[in-house]
Amino acid sequence: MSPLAPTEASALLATLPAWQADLATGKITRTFRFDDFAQAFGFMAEMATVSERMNHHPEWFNVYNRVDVTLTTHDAGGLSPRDIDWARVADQAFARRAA
Ligand SMILES: C[C@H](O)[C@H](O)[C@H]1CNC2=NC(N)=NC(=O)C2=N1
Repeated sequence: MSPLAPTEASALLATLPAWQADLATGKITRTFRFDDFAQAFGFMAEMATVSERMNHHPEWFNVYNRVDVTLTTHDAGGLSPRDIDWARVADQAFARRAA
């Protein structure tokens, strides 16, 4: 899988304003905050299933109500459409859980 070209990556990232991009390393990050650990872990369980379905897996760190997510495509050596897709699904899952 080849990484996104910088102009394409920038255009797609503009649609994910909650994510911080480091185009030099080809990674995007976002911190999700929940009411408590149960909510945070429920989100992780949902996104674990999504990850298996997409065959695309996050680097993430959880403490209590916080989930820090980093996305990159190891096989591409940078950002790929799979990172963008995963981030979008995560944003939707978070928005639904916060609603
Ligand atoms: C063998 C397997 O399909 C690959 O290693 C997949 C699994 N999940 C993955 N997840 C991420 N984030 N990057 C990858 O390159 C990747 N590759």
